[in-house]
Amino acid sequence: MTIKLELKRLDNGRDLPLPAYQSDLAAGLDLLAAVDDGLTLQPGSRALVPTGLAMALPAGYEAQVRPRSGLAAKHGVTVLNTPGTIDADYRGEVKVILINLGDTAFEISRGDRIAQMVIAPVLQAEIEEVEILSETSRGTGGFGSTGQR
Ligand SMILES: O=c1ccn([C@H]2C[C@H](O)[C@@H](COP(=O)(O)OP(=O)(O)OP(=O)(O)O)O2)c(=O)[nH]1
Repeated sequence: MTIKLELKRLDNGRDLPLPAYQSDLAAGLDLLAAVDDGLTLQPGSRALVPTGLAMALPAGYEAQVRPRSGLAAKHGVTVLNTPGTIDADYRGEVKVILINLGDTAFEISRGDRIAQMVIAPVLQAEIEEVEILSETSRGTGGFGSTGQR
């Protein structure tokens, strides 16, 4: 299934390619780093990395900013707030909060693929406040109450 996604390259991303699916059935669009001179992510540090992109999702959809597993497996670099949520009414620059959980510094150059973005449908809840919730056999037990394994 496809939907229309309006993408706008901002001034800081004018020369970068638009995100593209890397294979026919890929779920994620790679996001590129729109850093000027590169960025060094020291072990344990984080950075808000610009992508040079803004977008308009159709109503009823969100975009999720997710880590690339290669960066996580090889360098310990991941998305701190994964999955980051891009709301359908957000028109600002998409940014990626990267954190280096590895033990060596990680260099990010302009145009590097730093994360991926997955489009997903959204259900909004209609809130109804009640005094008594409908009962279930599980009840209020949680937080490991069904056993350790
Ligand atoms: O990884 C992310 C997460 C969010 N955003 C943008 C799009 C999103 O629509 C907006 C707000 O995100 P969120 O609701 O997660 O942030 P908040 O901390 O609750 O701030 P706000 O008060 O702006 O909602 O920031 C990004 O660019 N990257």
